[in-house]
Amino acid sequence: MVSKDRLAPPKLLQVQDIDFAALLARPAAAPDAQATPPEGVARASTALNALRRSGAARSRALALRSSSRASAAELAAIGALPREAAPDALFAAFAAFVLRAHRDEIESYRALLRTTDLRAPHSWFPLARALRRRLVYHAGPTNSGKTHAALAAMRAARSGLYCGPLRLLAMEIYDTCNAAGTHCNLVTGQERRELPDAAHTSCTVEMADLGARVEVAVLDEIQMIGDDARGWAWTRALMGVPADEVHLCGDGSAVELVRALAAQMGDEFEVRRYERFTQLRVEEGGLGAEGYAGARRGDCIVAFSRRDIFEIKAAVERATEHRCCVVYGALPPETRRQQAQLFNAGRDGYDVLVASDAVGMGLNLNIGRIVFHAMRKREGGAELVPVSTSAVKQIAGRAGRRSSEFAQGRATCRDAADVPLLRAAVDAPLEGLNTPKAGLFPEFEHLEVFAGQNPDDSFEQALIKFTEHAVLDSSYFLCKQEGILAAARLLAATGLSLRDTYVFCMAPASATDPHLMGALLLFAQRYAAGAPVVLDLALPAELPRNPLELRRLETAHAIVNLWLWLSYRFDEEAFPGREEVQRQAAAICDTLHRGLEKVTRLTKARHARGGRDAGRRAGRAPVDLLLQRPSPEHERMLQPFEAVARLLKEDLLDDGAERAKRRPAGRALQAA
Ligand SMILES: Nc1ncnc2c1ncn2[C@@H]1O[C@H](COP(=O)(O)OP(=O)(O)OP(=O)(O)O)[C@@H](O)[C@H]1O
Repeated sequence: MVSKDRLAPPKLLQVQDIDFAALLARPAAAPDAQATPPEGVARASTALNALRRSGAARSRALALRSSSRASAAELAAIGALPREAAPDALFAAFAAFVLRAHRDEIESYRALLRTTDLRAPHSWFPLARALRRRLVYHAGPTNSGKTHAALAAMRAARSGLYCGPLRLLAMEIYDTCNAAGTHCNLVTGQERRELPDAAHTSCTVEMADLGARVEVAVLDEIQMIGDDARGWAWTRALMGVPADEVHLCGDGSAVELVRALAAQMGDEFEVRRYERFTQLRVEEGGLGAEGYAGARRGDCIVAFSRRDIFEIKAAVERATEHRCCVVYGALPPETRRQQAQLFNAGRDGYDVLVASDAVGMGLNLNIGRIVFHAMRKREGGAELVPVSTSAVKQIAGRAGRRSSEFAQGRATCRDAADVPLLRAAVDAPLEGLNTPKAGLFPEFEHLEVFAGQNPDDSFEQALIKFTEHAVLDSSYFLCKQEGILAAARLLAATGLSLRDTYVFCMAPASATDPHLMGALLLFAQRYAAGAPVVLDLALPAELPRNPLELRRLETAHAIVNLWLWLSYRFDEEAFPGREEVQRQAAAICDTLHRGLEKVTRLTKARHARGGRDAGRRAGRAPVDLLLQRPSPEHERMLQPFEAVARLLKEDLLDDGAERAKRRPAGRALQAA
């Protein structure tokens, strides 16, 4: 990014690469490094270097017109000034010199600045700017009725658009609208369901169609505009949706930010505040000595790793009569919904839920009590950090939902020692939360123009340089791009065009999953070679019996998902057979759902054989995941991607080892 550093202190200056005397005599001559300049000119030259290094010279010089001139006498006078006064006085002369000697570079730098100028993102959306829009911000805690109110406005309108943060939520709204008689389409990255007469659409926020005028749009979880990685999608939808009314739902942390953006956009702005329907009670003692043997109907136990989730599920199922449904991020949304429905119905004893923080959003659940397994989680595989106040509020707030059978919501922790942390988060006023900035990410067109000025750069280099030069207003930040850069590095040798590379890099493939990255690379290579990209997965006939087999199915689903996402962005010849792949996706979800039930049955059966001993040790009993291996049939499923995945994994491990080696030195440096 262009910095506005202060002038460097004069004592740091050492380069005198401009001979000012020669410059005055022969303006276009090359500098003579050997000449010894007179004292006044040397001072002027030093000041010039200070300007050059400060970056201020660059931007201020560019702002001056090429007609600005200084005479030799003026410059000599400037050179004689005391050191502190020289920089300001030198600008006009310096500008004249720079503009004369570096005209071409300045022109291309000007063009580059224009390309990377992201200071007025609202001007990228002329259709929305042509409307006089009204923004209504529904601000309140979880379970306060804000989404209900916004959706009522959308359904009452002749046309509408719902933009949600998850596929799961988009599907939920699609179903509710159609069930209530409002015909509604569904558009997500991986699927399109279109009804011929529908004037309403439910979509994931990245997919919002900014070219289609609607009466009312709803933008859910608006505080995610400040999300490190995805915030740009909320900014884009907020600024670009061509609707008469835009309803924003979320906690109140982004009210002031949106108010400021509304003023920039010339939109009307209104805030409606909401209170929680039912009070949330914190249970002080935690689960006590009984541990998970004390789990009860309507409990949702929240843990922050997949391993913990399966251990807790097994512990509860061994120690009690209950059966556990699970909800976590790696499960496909369809499976999460199936699990949620099973839990809500409480059928066959499935009345306890074990979930990750994915439970905080998007599901209407019949939860009486939230139990936090821990109040700290690992961020990016690193150290344990406390779960954020807003996440605790959002998760705990799921208990006692208005439409559920539990009028009073409760929250507690497994360990009593963690309860003060929970209480502090629950009691923290929402007003204390602040979303200060909105995310931005360059559109392809920005990068295309930029890359055109640097034709020898790879996509990765272009993106890095763009980021360095991007100029943003203080209300915005540039979203993280580690995943995109990792994909760009991976695909560098495929020979794809810039546009195709951009599309492949934006595809939903986690950089930390070697199978998924392997699949991305294989798809890209096949596409670049002009061969049809067919999906080659042999799904096993048998149901998964343990968490490792479930994991392989989750990975298979993520690969299918990736393929479907790409298939909507390239033509059918390149990605043939979408219907069959969609059938495979549905089959995997179904197998996962039934597999989870099978895992439960096996746990219960093993426990019945082993006797009822688990009550006392339920809180600690581990599931030995390492002893469980995937069957050969489940092993075979990912075979087409296995070799690439292994290579990538070695690469990732090497990187990890390198990072680990560097870490102590990094710490020492920080301490110093
Ligand atoms: N006026 C109402 N009449 C009937 N049910 C309502 C009403 N308002 C809200 N509800 C129900 O209460 C529950 C919570 O409402 P809603 O989802 O709108 O809350 P929210 O504040 O948006 O919470 P979250 O952010 O967790 O979704 C939902 O099941 C919703 O259907």
